[in-house]
Amino acid sequence: MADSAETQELVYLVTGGCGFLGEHVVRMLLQREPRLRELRIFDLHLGPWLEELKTGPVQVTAIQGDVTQAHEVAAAVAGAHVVIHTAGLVDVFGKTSPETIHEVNVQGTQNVIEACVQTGTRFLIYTSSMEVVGPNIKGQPFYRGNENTPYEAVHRHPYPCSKALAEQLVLEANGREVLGGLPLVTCALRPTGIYGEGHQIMRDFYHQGLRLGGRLFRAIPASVEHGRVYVGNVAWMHVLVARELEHRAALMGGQVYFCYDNSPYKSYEDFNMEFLGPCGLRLVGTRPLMPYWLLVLLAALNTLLQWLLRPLMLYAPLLNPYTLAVANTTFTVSTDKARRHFGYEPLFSWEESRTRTIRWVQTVEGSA
Ligand SMILES: NC(=O)c1ccc[n+]([C@@H]2O[C@H](COP(=O)([O-])OP(=O)(O)OC[C@H]3O[C@@H](n4cnc5c(N)ncnc54)[C@H](O)[C@@H]3O)[C@@H](O)[C@H]2O)c1
Ligand SMILES: CC(C)[C@@H](O)CC[C@@H](C)[C@H]1CC[C@H]2[C@@H]3[C@H](O)C=C4C[C@@H](O)CC[C@]4(C)[C@H]3CC[C@]12C
Repeated sequence: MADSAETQELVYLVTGGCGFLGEHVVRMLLQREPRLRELRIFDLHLGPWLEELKTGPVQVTAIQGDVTQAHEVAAAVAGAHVVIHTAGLVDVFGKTSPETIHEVNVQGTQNVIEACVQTGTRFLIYTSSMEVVGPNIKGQPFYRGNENTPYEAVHRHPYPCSKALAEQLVLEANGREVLGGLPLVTCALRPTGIYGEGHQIMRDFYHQGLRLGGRLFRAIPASVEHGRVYVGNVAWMHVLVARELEHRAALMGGQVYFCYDNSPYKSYEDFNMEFLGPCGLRLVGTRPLMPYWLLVLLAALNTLLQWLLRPLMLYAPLLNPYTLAVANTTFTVSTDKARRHFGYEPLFSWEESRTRTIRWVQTVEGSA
């Protein structure tokens, strides 16, 4: 919990605070933001773990709400000094409609912006995504790029489209006058593939491997690099930006920052095996076991099955045309913009991040 040495005067709001990233942001704020007086956690689905947070010196206020409902957002934002907006539908598996993804990720973000303007909240940090940049629809690699690397960010899938639109809204809102006459200061953080305690996709891979007798089968060439970043470092970057945004508004306002740490560059599957291997799984094959055209066919078949089964059940496998294309396209970042602009250094080393994630996988139900 925060050290009470400093004046506890600030009110923070974290939207999506019960999600995979959101929970880490909430816990990081309580541990490392000594100026916190109240921490508001706004989410469609509140977690039971919130109760344990209410015993400390910081007032923790759980708010069950929907970012698509402007009045609910405005009520939650009113009186907050800082808003960290992580709430969103992270759906690349066809679980929800494109309209719903847009309504939550874009309209929901617009509602957060308007709530800040109408109620006088001056600092807004938005959790964007690497997918605002790519991989693009042409499957062009983004190899150890940074925030200024030229790249044709053209998307068709509802999720990256919604993240790109929402990020644009946030950055364009920088400088708008809020209630009280002062300017709104915004910035957007772009995590690459986040991993760590609570990562649902990692859990899905683990269970898939258990079902296949402790084996996973390589589908993507080992040469395809995918950027990954530990959830604790992403949370730390959010806390740091929230702390520095006021003093460095001229430099940081309206800026985007990739989230990065010292996690190694590997293929998505090889990177996952850093955690699943020590938990008893084995990745079969030094090369993809199927030709790419067969994977494309299977991905298309999954899309057809999802459509046919929709009246009966939700069928949303990991493999679909979009996830295959993303997995099969190199996308890695190499930047120090966050360090240069607000002194960011990863809080957790690669070794610590790996150890923490392995320990978490070992607690996942069904683990050996
Ligand atoms: N997971 C990643 O690899 C990754 C990478 C880059 C960016 N991001 C971004 O980080 C953010 C959090 O992602 P995550 O992986 O923690 O996802 P998550 O699904 O675990 O968390 C999202 C949270 O938002 C909440 N939410 C969804 N719709 C809502 C609504 N209408 N109103 C209020 N709350 C709502 C959910 O209940 C959930 O708690 C998202 O904006 C996502 O785009 C995630
Ligand atoms: C079935 C195989 C082809 C298997 O390798 C598919 C992996 C696939 C499910 C993941 C590969 C890359 C992931 C995405 C990437 O890490 C970045 C993302 C941005 C973030 O904002 C949301 C999550 C995601 C889209 C992430 C989703 C899973 C992958 C597509």
